[in-house]
Amino acid sequence: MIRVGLTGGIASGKSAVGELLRQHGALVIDSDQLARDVVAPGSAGLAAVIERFGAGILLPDGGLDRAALGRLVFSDDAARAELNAIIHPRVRAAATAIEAQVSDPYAIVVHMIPLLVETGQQDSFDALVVVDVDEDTQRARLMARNDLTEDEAQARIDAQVSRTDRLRVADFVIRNDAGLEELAERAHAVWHELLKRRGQQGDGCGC
Ligand SMILES: CC(C)(COP(=O)(O)OP(=O)(O)OC[C@H]1O[C@@H](n2cnc3c(N)ncnc32)[C@H](O)[C@@H]1O)[C@@H](O)C(=O)NCCC(=O)NCCS
Ligand SMILES: Nc1ncnc2c1ncn2[C@@H]1O[C@H](COP(=O)(O)OP(=O)(O)OP(=O)(O)O)[C@@H](O)[C@H]1O
Repeated sequence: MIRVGLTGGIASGKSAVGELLRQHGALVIDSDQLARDVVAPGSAGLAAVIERFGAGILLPDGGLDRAALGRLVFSDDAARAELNAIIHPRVRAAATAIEAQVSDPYAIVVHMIPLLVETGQQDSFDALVVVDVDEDTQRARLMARNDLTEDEAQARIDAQVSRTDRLRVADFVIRNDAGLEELAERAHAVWHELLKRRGQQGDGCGC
């Protein structure tokens, strides 16, 4: 098994790359999804969020109002740090538990972690893949996807490390400045490199 870290700035295209690698055969563990799971209705994580941020952060159906919490924590560094302290340990524990179930010795396990560099995990993997995009494209995609103003999008970009800091620790960089077809070609090329690292090139590629 090899363990791969996949990161990139907000709206850089991590999920798109994660899906492409999954289609090639990777087992992808998505921290954003785990961060949703650990605050599911009835969870201890949600109880901790309510204790800190109040029941006003809930939707009428009892679920977390993610848009409201996002507005709050991306305009308040201290609040964001408190939310991180609630969510991150639970996400790590969940990711570890999933990985512990992997029995295939040839598995390529991709941990998709937005804040991989911010949380100092750059030395925890056999290979690090960074999805990189210029900031203007990133901001435009983020504004369109999340229906944010330019200032709101910029605040989310500024809540993360710089491109330079991420690129510094990358083993492989996937540029996502063109279309989705180019992205698929670039992800495919990196998949081949990961197969080489695993020492089983050709095995499991099927393409
Ligand atoms: C603030 C929340 C409720 C907003 O939810 P929303 O559904 O709008 O966004 P989503 O969770 O899909 O995250 C989208 C992207 O935002 C960025 N992001 C999320 N949380 C953070 C954070 N604490 N700091 C910096 N960037 C962040 C990441 O690039 C992530 O991929 C949510 O992001 C959250 O709970 N964040 C804290 C936990 C966390 O750090 N998650 C990231 C992976 S563990
Ligand atoms: N090459 C591309 N061309 C056009 N749009 C793209 C491209 N790659 C990604 N997108 C779009 O940009 C947005 C961000 O992509 P994606 O959700 O994969 O990023 P992400 O890094 O996973 O985001 P987050 O950090 O918020 O989880 C999405 O709306 C996606 O459809």
